[in-house]
Amino acid sequence: MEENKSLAFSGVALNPLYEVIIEDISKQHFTIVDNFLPLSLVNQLRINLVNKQAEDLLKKAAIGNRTNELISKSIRGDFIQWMDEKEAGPTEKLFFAELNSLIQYLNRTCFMGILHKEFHYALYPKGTYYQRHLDTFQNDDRRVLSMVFYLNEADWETKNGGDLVIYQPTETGEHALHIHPFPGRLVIFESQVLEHEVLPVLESERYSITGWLKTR
Ligand SMILES: O=C(O)CCC(=O)C(=O)O
Ligand SMILES: [Fe+2]
Repeated sequence: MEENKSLAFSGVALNPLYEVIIEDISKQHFTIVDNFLPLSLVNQLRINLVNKQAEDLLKKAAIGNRTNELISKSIRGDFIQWMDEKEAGPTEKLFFAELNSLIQYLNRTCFMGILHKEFHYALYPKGTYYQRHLDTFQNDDRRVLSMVFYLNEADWETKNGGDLVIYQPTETGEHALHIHPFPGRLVIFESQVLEHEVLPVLESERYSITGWLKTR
């Protein structure tokens, strides 16, 4: 990501959190933001997701993009529902408002040219996982940034498994960075650069919202 040093001339008020996000991504291709949204909002979003599950609205996730889908349980075992910003309820509106503010900042200060976004709820039942992959594999080279926002219960324990593992290339090979899916945590990474996987969920269910910021 190109970092623009002329913020002072862009008419955008400096946002320290967004600046950290931009610096992290430009240096290491990913960032981890804890408490991106208040826990009350995280809890409400999780309740939305659990209600969708109860109403049988979640579908087996597929490999591919929204229009070109192939279901393969051995690759990923999560259940999803795509979000529609136009149909968003009050909590989802707050979520999208935060997201749009970040997107606007990225576009104004880094000229990222993000024109589209697509987000879905995801639920990983116990025993499920998502094998190592690159998000742009999925028939979509317009994906620039991948975002995962975790909605797990406040008492989520690391023994529950379900870590996100990001593989960072190093001079000698690669480093596997394990990220616990703690509630309120947002992970952003470059979709075209970092391979990653979701380790098997060993206990409980794993809740999240996953999405992509896209160009063109
Ligand atoms: O839930 C996560 O931590 C990552 C999910 C993921 O990699 C994906 O949906 O493409
Ligand atoms: Fe992914």
